[in-house]
Amino acid sequence: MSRTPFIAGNWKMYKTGPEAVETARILTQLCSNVQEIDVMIAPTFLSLPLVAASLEGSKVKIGAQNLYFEKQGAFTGEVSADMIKAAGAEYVIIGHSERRQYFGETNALVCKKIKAAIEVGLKPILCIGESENQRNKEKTFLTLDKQVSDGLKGFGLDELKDLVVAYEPVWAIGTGKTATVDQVKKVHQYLRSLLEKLFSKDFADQTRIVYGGSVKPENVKELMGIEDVDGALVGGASLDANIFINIINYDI
Ligand SMILES: O=C(CO)COP(=O)(O)O
Repeated sequence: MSRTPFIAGNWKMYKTGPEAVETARILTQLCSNVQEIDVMIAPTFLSLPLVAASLEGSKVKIGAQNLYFEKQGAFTGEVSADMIKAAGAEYVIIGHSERRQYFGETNALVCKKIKAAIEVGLKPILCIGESENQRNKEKTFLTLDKQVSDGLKGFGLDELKDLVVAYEPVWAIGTGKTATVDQVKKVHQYLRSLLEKLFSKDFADQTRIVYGGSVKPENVKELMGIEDVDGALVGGASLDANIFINIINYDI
């Protein structure tokens, strides 16, 4: 089963609108010869429509970093799936560990957000990952199992056809500490078999499972060489288009 590699940049709370547009412009030029890889960037909500307009006709895809699950209403400061879709996004990152850690997002909330995304045709990127403490206590698989089972509870296979799962060990995010090949291999294998157990073999075979956590041009080739790693979700190293392109071109 061949899965198109997915290399995504999560720009987190970096870049003003003009800065985001400029980086997207450079990235688009650098990506003109990129083939058979899905490249995506996720700027802030404010930059989303500006960057989406600047990416028109380009191979680079765009996503949001979050959404709120209600359709509309008196929810000060929140942004709905419809609004994100209308701004031009194709993907949406859901349940990033920073959202779980700083904004109290639970697996149940993540599940509602995935539902809201699917309802408007946004492709969800479900982020999961264990903390250092959970790993040390040998609760990695238990944690991931719960994040996946609860986050994807109640969905039919057809609803999840565009799902991307992003494994991001919390202790590897922004720390420069990448998980070892062996650690990544074991988790991705586990996740693929979990998707099979929860849904079906075909679904598990076709769903992209990407790795995130201190991915850099220097380590991406090794990570992408691991069976069951279908791409990367990149934070810091995606902010500069000239560095990010060396991750996208990992195979060259
Ligand atoms: O959180 C991440 C992507 O969503 C990873 O961030 P870093 O690549 O900066 O470690």
